[in-house]
Amino acid sequence: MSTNKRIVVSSDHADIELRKTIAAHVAARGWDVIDIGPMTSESTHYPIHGEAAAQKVASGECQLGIIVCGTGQGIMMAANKVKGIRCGVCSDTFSARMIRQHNDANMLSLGARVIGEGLALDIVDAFLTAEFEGGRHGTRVDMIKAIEG
Ligand SMILES: O=C[C@H](O)[C@H](O)[C@H](O)COP(=O)(O)O
Repeated sequence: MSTNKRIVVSSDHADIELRKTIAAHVAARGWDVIDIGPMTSESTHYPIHGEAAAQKVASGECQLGIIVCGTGQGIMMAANKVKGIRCGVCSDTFSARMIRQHNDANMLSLGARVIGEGLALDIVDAFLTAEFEGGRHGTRVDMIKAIEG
């Protein structure tokens, strides 16, 4: 299905099956999913995949991104180095909702060695359905953008 809701998913080798499950889950919710791999579990380097996903969001090709590594931390750090990216690691649904509502996060990072598949999919749903509230939160997000220059 082609929609105007496009999302990129990527991971390192820590759990490509979780990434594929997330991709199918998100597609079933009406998103046009771009899965940029990797397609094998051969050991790789998370900065490559975090940056690649982030570039698709920063360029506007995708509205949102979901990335996965062992802890979610390293790939998140790489993604956040790309200008315009606001990515948070979440292991609970409250945080996933809040990074959209308050921080206007455009990427979600998950730790495949931290949480199970069921919780990961709930976190994805919380992230996808929450909306940025603006107002005072907009002021603060603008302050983040100003740090980037
Ligand atoms: O933040 C980094 C991620 O958790 C990586 O997935 C992890 O460091 C990979 O470790 P290994 O090479 O031992 O699978």
